[in-house]
Amino acid sequence: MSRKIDLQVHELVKRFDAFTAVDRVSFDVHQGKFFSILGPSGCGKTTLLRMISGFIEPTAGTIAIRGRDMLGIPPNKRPVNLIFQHLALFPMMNVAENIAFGLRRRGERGAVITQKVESILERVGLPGYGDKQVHQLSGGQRQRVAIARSLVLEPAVLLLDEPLGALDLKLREQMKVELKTLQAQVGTTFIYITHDQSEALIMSDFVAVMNKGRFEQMDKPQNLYAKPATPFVASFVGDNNAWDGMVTGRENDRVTVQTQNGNTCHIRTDQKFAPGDKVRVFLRPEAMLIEPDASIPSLNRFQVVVRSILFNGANSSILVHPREGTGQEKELIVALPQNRQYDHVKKGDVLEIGWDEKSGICFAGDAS
Ligand SMILES: Nc1ncnc2c1ncn2[C@@H]1O[C@H](COP(=O)(O)OP(=O)(O)OP(=O)(O)O)[C@@H](O)[C@H]1O
Repeated sequence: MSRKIDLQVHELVKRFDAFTAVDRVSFDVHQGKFFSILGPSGCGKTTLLRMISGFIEPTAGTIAIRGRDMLGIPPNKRPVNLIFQHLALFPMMNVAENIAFGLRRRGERGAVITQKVESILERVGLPGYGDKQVHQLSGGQRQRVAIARSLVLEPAVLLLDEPLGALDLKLREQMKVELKTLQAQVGTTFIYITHDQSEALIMSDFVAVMNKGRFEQMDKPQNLYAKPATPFVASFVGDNNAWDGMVTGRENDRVTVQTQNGNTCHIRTDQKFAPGDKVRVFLRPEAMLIEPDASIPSLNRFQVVVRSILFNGANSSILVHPREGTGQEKELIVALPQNRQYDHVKKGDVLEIGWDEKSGICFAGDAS
């Protein structure tokens, strides 16, 4: 795979009066990659995308596409295309005419257009669909036509602004997989913005997690999940349990933490904490083992009472609270594997939970 860079963003800033919507963001996207920007509503994703597409001017910083500085270049002269949540296909035109629209505006004609339209319909998996009317298509097929309409213009980079947001849940699930396959087939660089972590994790080669105008972490989906760099990433990407506590001891990479609800646990960490430091500990629901074998070493163990069972097929879990606590603690979420081993678990049961010292992630307490 080529190592050419399609998009280079350097120290990009956008201020609206005193408010900084995008705050010194830098990243490179290599050719043919699926790059997502994931963050909560209002974190600055759309503002960033609109700067790349040229609809708003940055306050500072640079954007280069295929090595060319985009400063002062209007949107229609940039080698990018933008797809929105509302696809805005022309209802009075058939599929081929919709796709040909941009080519015609660019001055291309006749046989070249027909050939390009047929070829792109083939590439998005809709061969022979040119004569169909928009209303004859399913939601997923419309999505493909909208993408074909952009791809036919051969942009260096395709920008997608929450394109699945308006679809119903079932179709959205299906389209996540389809979009990923489609991107791999056509090989165009995709920049995808979303607030839905599952979309970002499933589809992307790399994900940037954005919070308050900044990128907190840019990484492969697996790393964001397994090695979150900040408390925000740990709580935004996937489910996580969190405890506040204080370091009471340290031996090499093993710290002892006394949590606010009175439990003591041990965690392996690269960070140099010292006794007295305030920390926040994160632990994934699937890292908590229910009634673990007594012989497994280096587990933190504690007793919990089951408050409720959340059955959701393969994603089932239980909500528990510590047995020795005040009862006021935040509930913990524990994954409930559906291997029939835990069919007996019911509300009110007291269970032992164990978790490996290496599965907890520890951040300085005041960093959140
Ligand atoms: N033209 C503007 N003038 C003033 N403030 C703006 C303007 N455009 C955006 N903002 C502010 O900048 C921040 C980031 O907005 P942006 O639309 O980029 O967020 P977002 O992450 O895309 O959110 P969403 O997912 O809800 O679309 C918001 O607080 C928004 O109110």
